Amino acid sequence: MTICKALAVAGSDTSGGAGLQADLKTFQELGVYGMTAITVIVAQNPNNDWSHDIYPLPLTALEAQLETVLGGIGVDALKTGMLATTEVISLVAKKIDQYAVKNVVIDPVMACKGTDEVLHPECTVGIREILAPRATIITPNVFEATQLSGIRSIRTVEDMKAAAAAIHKLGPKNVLIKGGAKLDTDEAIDILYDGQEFTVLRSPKFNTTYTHGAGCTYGAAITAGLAKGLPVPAAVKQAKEFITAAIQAGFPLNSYVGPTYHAAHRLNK
Ligand SMILES: Nc1ncnc2c1ncn2[C@@H]1O[C@H](COP(=O)(O)OP(=O)(O)O)[C@@H](O)[C@H]1O
Ligand SMILES: Cc1ncc(COP(=O)(O)O)c(C=O)c1O
Repeated sequence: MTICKALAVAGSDTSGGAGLQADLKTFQELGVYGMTAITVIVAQNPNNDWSHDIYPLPLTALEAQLETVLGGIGVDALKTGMLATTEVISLVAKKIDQYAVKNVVIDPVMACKGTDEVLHPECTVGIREILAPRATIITPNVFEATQLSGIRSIRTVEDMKAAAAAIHKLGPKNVLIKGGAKLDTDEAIDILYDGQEFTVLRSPKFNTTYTHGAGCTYGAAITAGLAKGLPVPAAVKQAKEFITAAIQAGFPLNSYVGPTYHAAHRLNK
């Protein structure tokens, strides 16, 4: 039996629902061997309304981790999450090129859920110019899509299509815009664009705030599908089913945060 392997270049979400924890749980659920290169550690402060404190790792520590996995082992797919500086973005791009990584999923994490404030503004430029052109698929949510496309307001499916077309010009092979709860629609709609065709993905929209880590989990499920050799549309379709089940079974950890439930897809079988 061949075990497919995936690498998450991501931040550590101490509370376990997002970041590399979401990535690893999702890889495992989908039968893919997961590895990590940690960029930052995020700790949430229970004495300060769950504010997010970010502790970056030294660049040399990230490079050593990337060498371990890409130089020493090899991967079938790679996913990026929270990348705190332009130097980190440049390093990841260099390693993708050096090791000719095949399936590259860029989740352009710019903010933690609930805030529409870019955590590291210079990263937006780095993602646009350095990572987007290397992506097999880039997966912005509505806020990230406004930042990458320059389109100020995205409220409808037509707006999402316009943003997807603008982002595709940056060079990724595929763009997936996650409409999620932000769109003026009854369903949770995402748009996949390959430069020629728009595919609309729909699911019921759940009335829940327990969506911490939803974007990471969705991107990781896409990564797992690509690692196993699925074509992009099939990997996205499978991932949409996975994240829909995970959001439906989301649960509270405390009064501040509720993650999606990564094992939920098993409940429906
Ligand atoms: N309330 C919801 N009900 C159902 N699906 C949702 C809901 N919110 C988000 N989604 C879906 O979850 C996936 C991740 O989207 P989103 O939460 O916007 O990402 P991010 O965590 O990057 O902001 C997308 O497929 C989106 O459509
Ligand atoms: C390390 C890390 N990566 C990514 C995210 C983004 O999470 P989401 O998938 O909810 O957008 C977070 C949010 O807290 C995080 O802590």
